[in-house]
Amino acid sequence: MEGRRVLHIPISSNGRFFSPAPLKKRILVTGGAGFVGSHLIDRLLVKGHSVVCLDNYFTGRKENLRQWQGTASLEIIRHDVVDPILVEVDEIYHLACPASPGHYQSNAIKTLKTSFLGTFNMLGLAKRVKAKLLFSSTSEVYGDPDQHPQVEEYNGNVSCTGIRACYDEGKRCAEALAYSYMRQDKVRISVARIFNTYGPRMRLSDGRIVSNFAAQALAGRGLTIFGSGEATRSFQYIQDLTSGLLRLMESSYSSPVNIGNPQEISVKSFSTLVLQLVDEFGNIERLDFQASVSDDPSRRKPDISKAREQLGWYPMWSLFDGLTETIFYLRT
Ligand SMILES: O=c1ccn([C@@H]2O[C@H](COP(=O)(O)OP(=O)(O)O[C@H]3OC[C@@H](O)[C@H](O)[C@H]3O)[C@@H](O)[C@H]2O)c(=O)[nH]1
Repeated sequence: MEGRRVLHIPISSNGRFFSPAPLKKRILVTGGAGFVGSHLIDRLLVKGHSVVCLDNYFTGRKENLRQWQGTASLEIIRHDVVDPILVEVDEIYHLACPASPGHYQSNAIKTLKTSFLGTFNMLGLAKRVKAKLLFSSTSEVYGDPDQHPQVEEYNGNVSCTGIRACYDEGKRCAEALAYSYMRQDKVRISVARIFNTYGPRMRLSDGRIVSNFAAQALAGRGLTIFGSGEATRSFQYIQDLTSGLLRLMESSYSSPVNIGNPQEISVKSFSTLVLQLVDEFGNIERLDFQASVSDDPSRRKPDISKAREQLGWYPMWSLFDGLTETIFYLRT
């Protein structure tokens, strides 16, 4: 026997060969130059995968991926997902869509097209190349929730005529598409319902509360509070989100999963925290109360039991630590 190489090929019960799981996958990330997409690509490339990034640069930025310039395993394509594209991949993280209310409302029809046509094209691609697709849905599918905290079974309190409908109804329709492709065409899917997320690479002009308050405090201006400041949100740090997305893609669990940090805080308390971190000398004329924005959900907090049970995932970053990192990034 010496000198002879024995090849062990595992055979399944139905007589077919198992090929060993490929360590290196080819992965498509739509919206890959954006805030969430670029952090996810960092982690996929570090794991040794090969990544194709699609972005139309509406809110994404080339600088977010500058650290990978010249890396052979990253291919960046300027492309809008409302148009079909064919790429051979094993997995698709479909993230493309503006997420800040200001951005998605600025061209509501385009936002709806992105949700519907973009997801339709990506599901068609997943079907054709037999890739698994993870769809980035949102806590906004729960609308202005009358059930608190929000569990995945809750069907939401959403207005199909309000100014947020382009986003929340668009995402709901995209979820419906995903589950139709799963039932009808056996496409493997995951759906992440992502709650408010913040971190480095958010743009100062993003328009959401974290970057707005940080930018205002850093510039010594009062923090703009829309309405009474009693509305609540639950903020998760970007690294926690990307960990959740990676785990969800690995799992075979196909029902929607909330990915968020259940630590709930009011807008007013959040402003106090930002001021503590930025304004050591108490120089800022503190708060600048403004009219409330239409359709603004009054509270939001994820129930993350599913993520814990199905993925073994839970957030690791405290709001204090995550905000410290984010403010350091925005300051520099
Ligand atoms: O300057 C500001 C910005 C925001 N706010 C308030 O802060 C709260 C959070 O607002 P943001 O704009 O940051 O985010 P929203 O929760 O409204 O929407 C977000 O929800 C979840 C994600 O899927 C989306 O990225 C985004 O739509 C709201 O009550 C809003 O009125 C202020 O009081 N002042």
